[in-house]
Amino acid sequence: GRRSAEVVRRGKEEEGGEGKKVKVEKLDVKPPKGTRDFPPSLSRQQTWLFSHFHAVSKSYGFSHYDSPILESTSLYTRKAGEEVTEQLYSFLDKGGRPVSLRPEMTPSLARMVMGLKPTLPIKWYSIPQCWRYERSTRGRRREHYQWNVDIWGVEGEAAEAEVLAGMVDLMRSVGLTSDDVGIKINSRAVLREVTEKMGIGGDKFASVCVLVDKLEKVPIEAIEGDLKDLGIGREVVEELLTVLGSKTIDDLAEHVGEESEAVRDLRSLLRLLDFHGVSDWMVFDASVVRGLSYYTGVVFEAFDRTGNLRAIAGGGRYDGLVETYGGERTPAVGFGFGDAVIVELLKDKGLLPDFERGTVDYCVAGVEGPEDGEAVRAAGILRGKGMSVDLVLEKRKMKWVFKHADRIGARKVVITGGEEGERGECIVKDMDTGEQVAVKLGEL
Ligand SMILES: Nc1ccc(Br)nc1
Repeated sequence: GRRSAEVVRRGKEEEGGEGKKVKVEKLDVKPPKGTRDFPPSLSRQQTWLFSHFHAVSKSYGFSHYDSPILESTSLYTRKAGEEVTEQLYSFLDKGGRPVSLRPEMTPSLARMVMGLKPTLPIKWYSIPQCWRYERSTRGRRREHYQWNVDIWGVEGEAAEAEVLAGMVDLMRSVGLTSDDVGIKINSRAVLREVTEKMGIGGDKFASVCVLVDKLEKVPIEAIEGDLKDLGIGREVVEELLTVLGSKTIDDLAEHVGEESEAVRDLRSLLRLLDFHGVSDWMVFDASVVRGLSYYTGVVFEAFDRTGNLRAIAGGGRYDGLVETYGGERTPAVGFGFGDAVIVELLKDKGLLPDFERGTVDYCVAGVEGPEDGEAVRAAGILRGKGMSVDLVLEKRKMKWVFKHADRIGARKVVITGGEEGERGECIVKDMDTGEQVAVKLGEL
């Protein structure tokens, strides 16, 4: 665990210390491992990014929802070997109930929709903080905020096209182009058709997808045992990889036939995406499967074309999820878009605005300090006009006031009291131009 320095200070008389040494644990000021603080500069950056998530969601007519960060662990007990269920941040509550910090939002969405039974279709979005208990050895983050966008109740690829167009609009809104980012598109129907032809049972399909997704990241030896447990030998893997290596949809059709569901889905989707004007962003990639077990159809992931970063966002169709919770089959499509990789990419591209300093419309100070009621009155007048005002709350030298105004990004400074105050006026200084004018308080 973390060692925090021990500080020794002399106990005071009243502590019966008589000079005895009293040990006080010095607080470890870092946030818990793998988590982040959001001091004002980072909070402004997060607010800026989320404002784009909210704006795109609004422009697509999506409704915001939220749910507790804490869920019953039973929501995540899928047995498909996914990272997201193997790294649960879980514990027993004081009632002995197994609970977890949500690792993803979709199960909570399923729980809510199954409970509320809203009229479908629904288009909902949220920006939840999600957690994983990552083994500290890899030093990866244990929390992130993830914009979730989902459409439930729509069978056709128009739903996939809609959420993909929204993802592209988000990228455009923060200054990225299709030269910076691509979105790999595929359908799990490819894997389903090929494994069915090979006689691999449908009940193993979800686990096969998770393993094939891992195959993209680790050498086959690392998961050969798991594949064998599913009855998948090396020769079957080789055949799978041949199909997943298809470079175009036409190549894919060579392997699985023009009438394949995957080929039909993908052709229809790419046609719709062309109408959305986002074809330049799309890259067919038959090897994309994504790591969540519950995807059943089209899957996709946004990537930076330099290849330096991990996936920016990912999602797909998951018509079978509600059934795994004992409900009816329900068409559903959605994606998750994390708050970390996108920021790294924007930094690399020089597109991340500077949030080091905040902004405020006015800094107001009275020569005599807050006792100078005029300063308080001036602040009230300005706030009444919808201005943001930082009121200096102690008696300070004017030199300090102007330094403070610069530090907090004030556009203008109002000084009350002094000679001008005698005449019922105050000084207003424009911090940008340096221009100073005397103004009657009532005319602020
Ligand atoms: N699922 C998940 C949760 C938290 C982080 Br950081 N990454 C992925």
